[in-house]
Amino acid sequence: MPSMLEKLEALRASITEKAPYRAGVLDVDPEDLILFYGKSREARRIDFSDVTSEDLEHLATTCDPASFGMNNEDVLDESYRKAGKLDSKFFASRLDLNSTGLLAMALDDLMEGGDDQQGVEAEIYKLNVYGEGSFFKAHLDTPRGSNMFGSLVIVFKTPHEGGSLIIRDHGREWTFDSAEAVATNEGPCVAYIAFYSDVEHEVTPVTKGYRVTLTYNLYFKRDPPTEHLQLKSDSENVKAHLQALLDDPSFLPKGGYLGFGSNRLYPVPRVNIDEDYADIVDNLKGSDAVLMSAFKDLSLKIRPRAAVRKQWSSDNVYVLLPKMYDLRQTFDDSTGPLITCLRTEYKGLVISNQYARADNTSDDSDSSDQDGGYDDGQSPDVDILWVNKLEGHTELYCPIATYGNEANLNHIYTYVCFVAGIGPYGARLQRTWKGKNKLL
Ligand SMILES: O=C(O)CCC(=O)C(=O)O
Ligand SMILES: [Fe+2]
Repeated sequence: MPSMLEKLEALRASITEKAPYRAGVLDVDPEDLILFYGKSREARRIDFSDVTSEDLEHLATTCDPASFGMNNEDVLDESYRKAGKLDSKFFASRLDLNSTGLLAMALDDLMEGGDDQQGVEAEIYKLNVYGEGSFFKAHLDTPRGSNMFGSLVIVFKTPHEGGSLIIRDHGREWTFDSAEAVATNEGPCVAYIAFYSDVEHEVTPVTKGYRVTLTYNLYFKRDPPTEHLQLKSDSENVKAHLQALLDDPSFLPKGGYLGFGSNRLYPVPRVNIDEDYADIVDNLKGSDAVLMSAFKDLSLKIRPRAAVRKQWSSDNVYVLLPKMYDLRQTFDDSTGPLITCLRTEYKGLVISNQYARADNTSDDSDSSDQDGGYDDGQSPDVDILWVNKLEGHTELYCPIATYGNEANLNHIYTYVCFVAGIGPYGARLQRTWKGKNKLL
């Protein structure tokens, strides 16, 4: 019989993210590979199924240098991004993501089972040309709305080498060599790669030829929002592990809160951040969506919350807020009794950072996490049993400074956490269980 902590560990293991991208090659008709472009009254036609180097050179010279976003500024810096771009008003592609099946292929798996592409809209964003020596260093893609979840890149079959896409997520790394993928495929084709926009990615230098891409922004378009796209099997797996814990009398015998840090970042409005998290619930990605649906299926209450801590402070005191506020004006490094203020003005609750592990009961690798530095000598208002570690979560100033593919417009990325209420043993599924803190 596994112990309670082993069951907790199993639950933790069942909600880790799979690869946060999907890539491949798809055969298409030559007609799909026709593209018109031009910045003046004269447009030109390029056929990627029969492309010459003169065609590619003309396209490359029509492009403007591509900028990128550093926080809220668009920057031209060829030591960070060297590529040519055409804005979407300067080109028209014949490639149809739906009739070719490209969108369905790209979303499969990435969307946790989303062969359901009906709820997804792909918006054409840019055409990019990477000539020899072009690259794009590590960045996230700038969110253009709270329902933007992903990015899709199409790579045409042109003679080139290099220009692989490297993806990094939670300490893991993947490389997709799109040049090789199109070169080794016989006949007309494109390479595609779709990924969550909040995942770090980079384009390695093109060493030969021209790499021509179309990029799309992917949005959830569900009105009214329906079930999250997710793999049923994943959700069943998480549910089974959760059920095993609920059935264990030693797991939160008197009821309590279970907490999870989100695996993905979510866009929140840059100004007027003090909105609630309804948008996030509608736009969950990957394992976060799986987690939420497993709890819902078991009739357990689970809500997204902000867990903030002082950015400048070495202690690890987290305060749970019902929603994300823009606290940048309110506090600075010298602000005094921050926690008191968050408690009284923002309905903040100091939370315990208890993190249980099967191997050593509670995480003591950094014991300051446990009891370090509560200012005002205040102890936690509420105990939360964190299933995964609450780290790198929302700093008080909340915006995550990023290199994006465009300046941050109206949205910034933030992590969130999910807090679930678990009823006492014997009455786990009381939907109304709130605990003494009325946290949910
Ligand atoms: O071309 C690629 O593979 C990725 C490009 C990219 O990351 C971007 O344009 O933001
Ligand atoms: Fe990007």
